[in-house]
Amino acid sequence: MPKYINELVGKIVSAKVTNSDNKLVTAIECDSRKVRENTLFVCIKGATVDGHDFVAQAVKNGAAAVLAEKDVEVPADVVKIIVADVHKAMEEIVPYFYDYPGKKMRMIGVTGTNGKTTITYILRSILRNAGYKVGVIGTIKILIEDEEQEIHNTTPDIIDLQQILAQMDEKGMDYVVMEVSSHALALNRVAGCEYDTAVFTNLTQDHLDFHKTMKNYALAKAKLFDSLTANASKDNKTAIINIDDKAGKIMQQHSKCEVLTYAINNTAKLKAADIDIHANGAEFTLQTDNGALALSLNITGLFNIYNVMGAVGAAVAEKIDSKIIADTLAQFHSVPGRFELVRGGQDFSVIVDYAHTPDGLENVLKTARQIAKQRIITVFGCGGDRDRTKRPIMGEIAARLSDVVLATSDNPRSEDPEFILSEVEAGVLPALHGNMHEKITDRKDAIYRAVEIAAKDDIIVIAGKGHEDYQILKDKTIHFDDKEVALAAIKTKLAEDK
Ligand SMILES: CC(=O)N[C@H]1[C@@H](OP(=O)(O)OP(=O)(O)OC[C@H]2O[C@@H](n3ccc(=O)[nH]c3=O)[C@H](O)[C@@H]2O)O[C@H](CO)[C@@H](O)[C@@H]1O[C@H](C)C(=O)N[C@@H](C)C(=O)N[C@H](CCC(=O)O)C(=O)O
Ligand SMILES: Nc1ncnc2c1ncn2[C@@H]1O[C@H](COP(=O)(O)OP(=O)(O)OP(=O)(O)O)[C@@H](O)[C@H]1O
Ligand SMILES: N[C@H](CCC[C@H](N)C(=O)O)C(=O)O
Ligand SMILES: [Mg+2]
Repeated sequence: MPKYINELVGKIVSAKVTNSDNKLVTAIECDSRKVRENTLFVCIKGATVDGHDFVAQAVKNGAAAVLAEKDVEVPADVVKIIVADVHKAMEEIVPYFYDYPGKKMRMIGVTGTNGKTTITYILRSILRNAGYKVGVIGTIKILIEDEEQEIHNTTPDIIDLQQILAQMDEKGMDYVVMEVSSHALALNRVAGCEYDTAVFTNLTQDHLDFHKTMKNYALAKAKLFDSLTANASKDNKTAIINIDDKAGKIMQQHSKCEVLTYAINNTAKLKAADIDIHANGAEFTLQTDNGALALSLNITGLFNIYNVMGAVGAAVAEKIDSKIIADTLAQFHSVPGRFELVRGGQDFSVIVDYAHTPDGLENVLKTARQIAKQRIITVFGCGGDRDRTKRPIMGEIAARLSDVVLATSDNPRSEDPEFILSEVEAGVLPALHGNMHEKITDRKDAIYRAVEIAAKDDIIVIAGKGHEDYQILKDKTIHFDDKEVALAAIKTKLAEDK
């Protein structure tokens, strides 16, 4: 993996080099805090700070060379490489530096607003049961077989991603199953990866703070499907597309390869029929060109039928035996923080879920309604420094589909939690139909309140944070885990009831 500076510079289409010295580079970093001896430091102008301002720190930490867009001051023994566009230069050198690991393993990319994490977890189970070694990259964590590593973005930046892929290749992974976020596609964090199979789940409102319009958001997702043919060095490319979603057509138009469509309502190559959804799971028949496959699931909700079809589609494209697929699904129980039951011996249900988009919340609450015997009590909020326009929409959905709405905080980040809640309530208040609503800014208090008012057979849905074990506040990040808090609240209630 170490490369000489001249080799790296040779990969950049146009670069001006000063203090030229053909040193050996052993790492590339764009965070000055991670720079060590013999590192090439890349200066990136970010949304909050400018990496060009951290050259001195990078040099102090041992940078051998600096790649920048602006002239920066470096000592005479540090090579300076000036380019017009550092992002483009990184695309040219970073995958090369790591010897293109994203072209060596079979790569499955999953994109769409909701369902990515769920699909990657289902696929991991199927592929492992088929005897393959599998790496996973996505929202919850990085998995290299059973080894876990922390992750900071759903799809890491180009340097972290290539470094993780190199590790996966070195550790003998046959497959990498990864979530490919729209941010990653728009910012080309995935440059140098060659996907063999790509899955499109759905496109509904989110991230308009970043993409501005739904059209831009769709076109970012479509880049994954464009990439299935561009410069392909491996064959057998397949696009797995949810054709019930209207953006499915766009993804299909961008796929110049074999397309395997899936649907419940439209004609598709994989079609779900005879669907039976219940509290503990679901059953359905998957109709394919090669016959029907009866599937029994331990995960519930119509949305999970779609997720299962997306995962099965990718497994079929990868020629996995249908018995292995069906057997795996019969054993697959849950994804952390996705419609996860909290069991503390109480006589009502508590579900922790990661719904943080209008469509996610609507799907989860409709599923809860399908299995509810009594009331639905919803605890939810909306993230700070994220798409503001989804706040009233989610408020309206919560008020329409719940009996009790407890609006609370979900990672307010740099924003005022009260202001976020006022935007949420703008949707909640007009949609109340005699049902109960409270605004409880502190999430712990909101969860305790939900548990306090819950009666036998009620369902509490705690939405938005799923697997997260933190709450991001203006000045600090604190430990916060919905499941932990709910369990403690249940324990308190049971003790008081004795
Ligand atoms: C909008 C966005 O994507 N921002 C990403 C971007 O941050 P930024 O532009 O604010 O960077 P910055 O903090 O200004 O720093 C600029 C540069 O200075 C460097 N720096 C900074 C400080 C220092 O001391 N030294 C130093 O060198 C930084 O390493 C960086 O290279 O670059 C960072 C480093 O790669 C990312 O972590 C950060 O993601 C932030 C955390 C984020 O919240 N991103 C979200 C919106 C995101 O990408 N989400 C998607 C989708 C999620 C989904 O729906 O599934 C995801 O893939 O996670
Ligand atoms: N196919 C689906 N359609 C609509 N909503 C879904 C679907 N699958 C899951 N959800 C809802 O979205 C939430 C997030 O699911 P999941 O983590 O699988 O999605 P994701 O695409 O990985 O999300 P993120 O963009 O945050 O990484 C779930 O907790 C559930 O509420
Ligand atoms: N990947 C999503 C996760 C949102 C999770 C929610 N808890 C929030 O913080 O808004 C995002 O970064 O927008
Ligand atoms: Mg995810």
